[in-house]
Amino acid sequence: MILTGKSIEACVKTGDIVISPFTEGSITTNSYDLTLGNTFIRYNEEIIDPKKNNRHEVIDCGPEGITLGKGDFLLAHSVEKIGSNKYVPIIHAKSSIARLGLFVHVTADLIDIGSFGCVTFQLHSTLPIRLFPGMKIGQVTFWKPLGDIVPYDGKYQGSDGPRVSMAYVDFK
Ligand SMILES: O=c1ccn([C@H]2C[C@H](O)[C@@H](COP(=O)(O)OP(=O)(O)OP(=O)(O)O)O2)c(=O)[nH]1
Repeated sequence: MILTGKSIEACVKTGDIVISPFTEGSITTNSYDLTLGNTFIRYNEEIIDPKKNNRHEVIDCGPEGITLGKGDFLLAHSVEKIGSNKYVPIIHAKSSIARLGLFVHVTADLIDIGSFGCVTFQLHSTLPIRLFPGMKIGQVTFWKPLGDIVPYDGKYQGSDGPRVSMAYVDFK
């Protein structure tokens, strides 16, 4: 079952859902809009190797924004820290952004119950595009789970910005 916008708002008030900062204006019919932070990460490797911590640069951008070329891939983050010990968050693009040819995640849309922090977006542009910190870029929905809950205790807990892949940990 998906929570409606009104339910999301009520759960933020009771603390069953964390969205910080929270503004009523970002509630939609059945989601909450997420905004783009100002830190980005670009990998600097010719070939990405999941067994290692791949070289990358961190880019802080101002109000002038950042340009992604066609086919570019950058990690980015939501301004909002989100999470819930009760519901399953799932992230999505906003349709208006998808209509500009931008993926906000590259197939990873699931947030674990008990995972709290900024969402790392995996931006993939199919067309050249300029992005601006603070713009509405994605949305998060909340789903009622079935069964016992084991809260997330993984490697991306408490993210306060974009986080590079730590897939290498899984090889150890
Ligand atoms: O697009 C996404 C997807 C997930 N997450 C965060 C929230 C999620 O709870 C956490 C871990 O996601 P997942 O379990 O899919 O990744 P993993 O590679 O299995 O990591 P872990 O071993 O920590 O579970 O990463 C994001 O920030 N962005």
